[in-house]
Amino acid sequence: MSANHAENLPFSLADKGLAQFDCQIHGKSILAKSGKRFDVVDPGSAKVWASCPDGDGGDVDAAVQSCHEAFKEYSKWTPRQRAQCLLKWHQLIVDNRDDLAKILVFETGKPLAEAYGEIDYATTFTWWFVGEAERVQGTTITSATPGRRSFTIKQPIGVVAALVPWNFPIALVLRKASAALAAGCTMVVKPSPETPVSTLSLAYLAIRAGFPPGALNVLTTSLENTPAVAEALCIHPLVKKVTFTGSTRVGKLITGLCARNLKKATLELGGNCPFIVFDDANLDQAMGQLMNLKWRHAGQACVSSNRLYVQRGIYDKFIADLIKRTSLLKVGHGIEEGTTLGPVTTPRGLDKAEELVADAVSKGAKIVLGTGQRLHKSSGAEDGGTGYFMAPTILSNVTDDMLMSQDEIFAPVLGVSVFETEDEVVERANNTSMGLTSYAFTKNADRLWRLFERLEAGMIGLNTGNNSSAEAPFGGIKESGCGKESGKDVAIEEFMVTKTGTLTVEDHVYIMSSPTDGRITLRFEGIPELQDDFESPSTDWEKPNIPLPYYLCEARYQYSPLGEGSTRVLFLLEAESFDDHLRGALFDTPLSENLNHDLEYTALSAVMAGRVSEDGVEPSQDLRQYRDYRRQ
Ligand SMILES: O=CCCC(=O)O
Repeated sequence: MSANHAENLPFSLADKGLAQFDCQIHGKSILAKSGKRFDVVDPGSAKVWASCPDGDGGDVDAAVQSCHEAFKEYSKWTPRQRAQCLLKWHQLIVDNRDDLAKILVFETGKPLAEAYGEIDYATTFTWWFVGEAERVQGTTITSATPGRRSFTIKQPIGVVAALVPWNFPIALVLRKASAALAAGCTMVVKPSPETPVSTLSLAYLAIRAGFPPGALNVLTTSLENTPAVAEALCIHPLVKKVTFTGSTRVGKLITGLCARNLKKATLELGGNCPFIVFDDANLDQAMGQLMNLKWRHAGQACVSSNRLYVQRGIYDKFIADLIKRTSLLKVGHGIEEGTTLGPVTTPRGLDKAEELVADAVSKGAKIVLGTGQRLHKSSGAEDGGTGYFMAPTILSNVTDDMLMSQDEIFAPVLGVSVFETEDEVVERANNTSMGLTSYAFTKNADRLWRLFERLEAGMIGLNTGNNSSAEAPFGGIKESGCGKESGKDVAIEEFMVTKTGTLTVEDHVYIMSSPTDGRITLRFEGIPELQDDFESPSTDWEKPNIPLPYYLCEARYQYSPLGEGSTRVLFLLEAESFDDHLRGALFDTPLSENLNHDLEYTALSAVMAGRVSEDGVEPSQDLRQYRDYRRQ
């Protein structure tokens, strides 16, 4: 039975408004067209505690259209307006930290302390992208072509679809949504069926923060309808970008769907992360990091350590300590005080973990801690009696051919191998199709550098088991995905398009007259064939007996790459003696027959035009006389 009312939840909320159980579309609570709902289950008790609308492919268009409408206005907001709104959202999330943490525990199963940790991590993203919003910058480019200027601007790409997993539902929604909203995009989020309520609460807070209706929509769906909704989002013509975090298998499907319309996609996919401890490591440091990394959320993080490699010299000591410390973990419901290892989130997770352990044992691995089996035989039956628990399990003698060495475990199961040399462990660590993150512990600085360069992963933890942060790019290589989330510039650019501008610039000809000797100097800038100053012979100027003005004239030379015949000079005049700098086109003239002759001619024309008045762009009488004179 679903509670679906703040008063009937298995936990209390200080702000009852956070209890949102319907889709959030255009600032309104919306049901699925089918009227169907699906259950939200507490992994710690296997009891249903809420239900949400079971959206299907037919519900996608309304959610996207709303984002599309919102984008028309929201994309015009200044970066500062976006940043200010994002900051309000950030503050509301921080203010509601206690309530959100409880929701997380009942959705994911993670212990309360970890739920707080997730929210604190999550709000580093809102905070970071507040700053990023105003740091979006284009470029200017030095062109190889005369008279050309090139430059770029960045613009929001449009409506984004976010397909978000259940293991860090608040952190990963905020990592994606903060970047998209900072960029000026709008977003429709499809949360996992396990964790819709936390995402709905975030959307509710986004409206309270002042984001316009449709800036952040949430469409919920059951496991059964997830493929149809994901497909409809990926192929919807108004969705311009898809951001997905999940398994490599599904990532490939998403890539295929996006490829149909050449849609941009960011994919954060599975990891199979090696954790390498050398003889010369600080063992306490390595152990502390391993304990946090491996058992956090019962091993259900893409960056979790999947394979532990320990060098021969310290192997026995390290493993003994690992077993001792792991045995002290307290398995229990995430909301119970003192719990340090919660359940896995789904019964499927238990099935897979049992299969991986059975496979490893059948190939020679030895269980040195735990059983590799669910704690309650009925777990997975959703019988309302038990949660999805497995005590932490450690296996030794793990080899590369075992399934748990090749696949993401995503459960409280750890396989350990011994190694002898750096070369051997690098080869084994890289012997996987995935490349999300790798971890290495050694006090040899040369080796740290070598490992950083040789390990095949998008992120390398060197003497640390935690290399995720808002300020550094997050993302894998190989089959662990493409694109980056978080970090300076790169993350926000995932939600933008770069537009290149090309401008033809009229180059300048400066005409300088001397009040003393009557000579005129032309200075050409930016015209490759006329780099030298051109000086008119003073005798030429004397013949028509034209007095010279005492100010600068400016002429623009329109360069055309089409050839001499199409080259023209357009004069614009600027007279220092006028109160308002007068500008007027005098005339333009082809420079096809005799460049020098025409330049003399046009120079004098410009000088003459310096005497025309405010209304006049016609050549003066004197100029006409001069022109006639030159034509004789
Ligand atoms: O599980 C994937 C995300 C974990 C992280 O951001 O560190």
